[in-house]
Amino acid sequence: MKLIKVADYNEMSRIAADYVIDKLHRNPQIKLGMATGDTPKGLYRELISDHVMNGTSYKHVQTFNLDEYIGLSGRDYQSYRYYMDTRLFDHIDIDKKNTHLPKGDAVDEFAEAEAYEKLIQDSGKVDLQILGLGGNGHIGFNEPGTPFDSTTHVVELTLATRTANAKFFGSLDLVPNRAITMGISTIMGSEEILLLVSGAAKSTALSRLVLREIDEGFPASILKTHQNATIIADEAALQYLDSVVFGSVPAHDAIHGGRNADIAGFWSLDVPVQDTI
Ligand SMILES: O=P(O)(O)OC[C@H]1O[C@](O)(CO)[C@@H](O)[C@@H]1O
Repeated sequence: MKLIKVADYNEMSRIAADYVIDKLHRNPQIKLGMATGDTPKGLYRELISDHVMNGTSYKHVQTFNLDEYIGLSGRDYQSYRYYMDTRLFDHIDIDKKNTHLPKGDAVDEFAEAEAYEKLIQDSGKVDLQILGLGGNGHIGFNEPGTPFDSTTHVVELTLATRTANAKFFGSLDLVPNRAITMGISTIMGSEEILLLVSGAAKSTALSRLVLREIDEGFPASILKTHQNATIIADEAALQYLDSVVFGSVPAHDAIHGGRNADIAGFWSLDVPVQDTI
């Protein structure tokens, strides 16, 4: 796993956008896994700006979002479909038919979860999965305790996650209790993973991810076993880890080492891939 340290949210968003655009130029038919929440908003702004300024095309791109709230239709402005349309898809030349999210208003949510997993598997691997990190270690809506071998499923959201997401709804009471989410095994099936982490509120979670053991009580810990996972984290998110991880390696290795030497000026560090859990 590669850990790239950047100054702040804006820099994280720019570097993440460069990363995605580079992959897209290499593979115009790329299958992107998309996340929602606050974290990727800046990334999506940067992608739109690049599309407008440089004409990067999404005509042949397919997207698969991680999750959707149960009970919300795509027209509901709190739905993740609405979020993706208004924050990205409506502003680039992507074919909406190629943008996929679970249907939150499906009559049978369990059948919908199964159908969504099949859609992902039938399309082949997601090439690059973008992730945010929940304060309790959730990825997608996979809450602590979710089996690592889970596929797309219906989940009861924890109070911690509903409380964290109340900021989007105005009140905790309005936050749905359930969602459909890609499972952990679905996420881990992606060719490559890009985890974005910003802000002091995520620093405990990020240090637990990097330093502590892999366990289902902290879903994001599984990312340490992925062969091609990168974290881009800002200084605030790295405040606990900084001294422990970056402080413990020679500056030269930390700044210019590893596979990431081409992103000059940003600290990067290879965290060994772990293969035992
Ligand atoms: O980016 P935020 O708003 O901090 O949320 C972190 C994660 O939690 C979620 O909102 C819920 O899954 C994700 O969409 C996001 O990646």
